[in-house]
Amino acid sequence: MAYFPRLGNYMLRFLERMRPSSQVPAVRRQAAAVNAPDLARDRFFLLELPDAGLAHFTLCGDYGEGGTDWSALAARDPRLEAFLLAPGRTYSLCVPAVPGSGYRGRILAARLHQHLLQQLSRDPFRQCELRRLLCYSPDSRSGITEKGFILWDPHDCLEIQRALQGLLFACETPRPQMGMFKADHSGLLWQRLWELPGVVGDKGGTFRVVPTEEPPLHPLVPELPITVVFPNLEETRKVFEECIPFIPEAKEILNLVDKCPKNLQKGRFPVIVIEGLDATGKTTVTEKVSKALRAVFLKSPPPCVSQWRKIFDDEPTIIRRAYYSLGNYIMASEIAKQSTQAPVIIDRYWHSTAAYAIATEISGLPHHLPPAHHSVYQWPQDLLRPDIVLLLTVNPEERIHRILGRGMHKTKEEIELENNELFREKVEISYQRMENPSCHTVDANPNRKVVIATVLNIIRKHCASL
Ligand SMILES: Nc1ncnc2c1ncn2[C@@H]1O[C@H](COP(=O)(O)OP(=O)(O)O)[C@@H](O)[C@H]1O
Ligand SMILES: Nc1ccn([C@@H]2O[C@H](COP(=O)(O)OP(=O)(O)O)[C@@H](O)[C@H]2O)c(=O)n1
Repeated sequence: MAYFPRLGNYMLRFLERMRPSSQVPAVRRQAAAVNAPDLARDRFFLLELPDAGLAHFTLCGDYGEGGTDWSALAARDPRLEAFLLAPGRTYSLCVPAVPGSGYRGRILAARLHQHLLQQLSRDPFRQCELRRLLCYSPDSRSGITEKGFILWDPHDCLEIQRALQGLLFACETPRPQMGMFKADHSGLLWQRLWELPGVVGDKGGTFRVVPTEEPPLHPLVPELPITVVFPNLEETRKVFEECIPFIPEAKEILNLVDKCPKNLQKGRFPVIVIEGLDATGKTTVTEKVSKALRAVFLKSPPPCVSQWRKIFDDEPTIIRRAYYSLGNYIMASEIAKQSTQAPVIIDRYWHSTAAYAIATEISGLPHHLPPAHHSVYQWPQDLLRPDIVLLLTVNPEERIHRILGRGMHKTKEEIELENNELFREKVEISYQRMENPSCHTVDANPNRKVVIATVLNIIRKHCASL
């Protein structure tokens, strides 16, 4: 996610010149081969570059410490150097995870991360460039990742340093960890951790920045089921329970969930879901098709929870996703009831919740998404299944044309979609990887009449009773 595209042309041109072909540069391969890092802590980092590429590095040994064969580690990743040593000053900030603190710890860390993002988007930081940083363990099974930022101040202002110090002082412990990057006389890259004056237990230290190989799986993939694509109602519930102390509306939603009957069964009429990116024509199709089939039309999130949508849209992803997941479970009881009387057509359901969550969380290029058949693409065992899901697709130009024609309020994600074709691609790939049920893709570029006829045709073929 490009928070601020202002680093812009200078950096992109520089990276373009420096970037090797798609192969891993020889120096990086060498680094990985010799890389048995004498790490103070076993921490690796992932930095999102301006071109959506991902650079990985680790921190190695104390500056001046004897015994390390630096020549063996004299590897360079020009992309990292270009970014971390751009003229001015570059800082890193990381929100620490509290191991063993479960959803509560994750939610508190996510809220602190969001708070920092909001602060760093204001004055005096507006003149800086902000990018996402992820700290992870090379043993991806450990599942403890920490989120943070790289902040580039092109003017190296004292005001920025002071403001950062103030920001850290104002945080409760465990405080975000902060570092500054610099090059030594031979051009090697170092990170110095900040010690806050007068703060007991704050450890400083200087570490060599060593590029590492990209791991086979994006480090956030293993923890998707506990951060954004919750596998069942029980897990989603746990997230929401932790929110009650600071979002009272979470309790109201849980009360609605508790009122829903358990072990829901679908009625004898078919249940049809229409999915797709914003402005692909879902509303147009669902309205017309429900008339043609005399079906009941439902939209998720359901009206009984949509009054609180804005509150949860403004929360960090873990909370926002739990909200949409619970919305699906609440809607399932309405689907069960209505499908005893008539066919049911639904504008968005589980596939939207999962596909948007995956695409938002997984940074980088589409090949960083979880591989096909991953558990995050499976329908939750305890959520009422539809008979058929249709995925409307339109080409990017036509979609933008339709969005502009509509000119309505857009969610943050929708604005992101307009700005970021890459994100759009990742949502669509995630939709297409969904399983049990998978999506029937419909080309929704033609005019309304043609699209509606195609959709009706597919539904009638699939649902014999219609
Ligand atoms: N097949 C189509 N051809 C041209 N315009 C369309 C078509 N389907 C929908 N539209 C228009 O595109 C805009 C977005 O459609 P809408 O049904 O609201 O999409 P969604 O519900 O997926 O966001 C609306 O202005 C709608 O009238
Ligand atoms: N079942 C659902 C429905 C919506 N959503 C979220 O809601 C957003 C779009 O909802 P919307 O009602 O504005 O959709 P459109 O009618 O604009 O296509 C997406 O960004 C999804 O993240 C979800 O996650 N799960």
